[in-house]
Amino acid sequence: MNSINGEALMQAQSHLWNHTFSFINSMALKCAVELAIPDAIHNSGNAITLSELSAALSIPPSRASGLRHLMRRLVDSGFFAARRSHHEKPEQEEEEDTFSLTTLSSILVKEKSECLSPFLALMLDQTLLKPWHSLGAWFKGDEPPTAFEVGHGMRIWDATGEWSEFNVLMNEGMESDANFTNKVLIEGCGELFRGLGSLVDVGGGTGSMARAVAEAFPEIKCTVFDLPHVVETFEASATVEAVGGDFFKYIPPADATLLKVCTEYLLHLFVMRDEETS
Ligand SMILES: C[S@@+](CC[C@H](N)C(=O)[O-])C[C@H]1O[C@@H](n2cnc3c(N)ncnc32)[C@H](O)[C@@H]1O
Repeated sequence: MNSINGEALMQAQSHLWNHTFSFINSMALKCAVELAIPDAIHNSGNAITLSELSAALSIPPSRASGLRHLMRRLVDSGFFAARRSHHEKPEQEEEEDTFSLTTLSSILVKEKSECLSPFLALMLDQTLLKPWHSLGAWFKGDEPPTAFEVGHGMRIWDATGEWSEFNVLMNEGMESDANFTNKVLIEGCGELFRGLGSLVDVGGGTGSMARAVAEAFPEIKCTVFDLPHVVETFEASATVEAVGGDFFKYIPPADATLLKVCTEYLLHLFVMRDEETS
């Protein structure tokens, strides 16, 4: 023990603390989205003081200092910008921080088409965090095949079928992610779609990607293929139709197949059964 350098030990502890408490960054961001702080700043004309923000969010005075800490943390991590401003009203402190959006928080404003708040809300929801707490247990046994099942006792896509709130959270989260990447895919890789007569988006969720492809390339007949409980609320149009089913059993034929997934799902939590992937 004596041979261990004290400074190295302190650095090791600080590194450990950084990793131990890094969840606070995620949770602070989740809280900001839950409270709709990006929207409040946006609605203020992109400049809001702490007291104005407290009022806009109906935060009780007893929690005002908590809001200040939250905002400071989110300023430190680049989600908001802050500048000191003077107050003219005599009853208020002379100086107060005025907060504005940065590029990072501008993609969390709900009225914007490229808003990623629903994706963040999904990924940091307790239902998807619980499997991470089950990862150790998952490594210890051969069954069940995914950490989601260890945590919840059922498979993720059965859970979306059983739990309607989780289904909505999942569909809205994935749709916001798809809306965000649609533009890049179609504008940046448009040549992939040229010449196609038909396309099937496998596991296409609520059809955001298929609708964007059909809009950009009206000559392509697009099909969204997903589980029946996902497509049952789907609004079909002249160029996009929805088919419900299980992609392990059948995929509707088309000139091209699109499969967009979140790879982290597959790697860490929702590893498919060997017999399903073979
Ligand atoms: C990670 S989400 C991706 C959604 C969409 N492609 C996107 O990127 O926004 C995976 C989708 O696959 C669907 N899915 C999962 N298992 C399926 C199966 N066996 N057959 C058909 N669809 C399935 C889910 O309902 C979900 O909509």
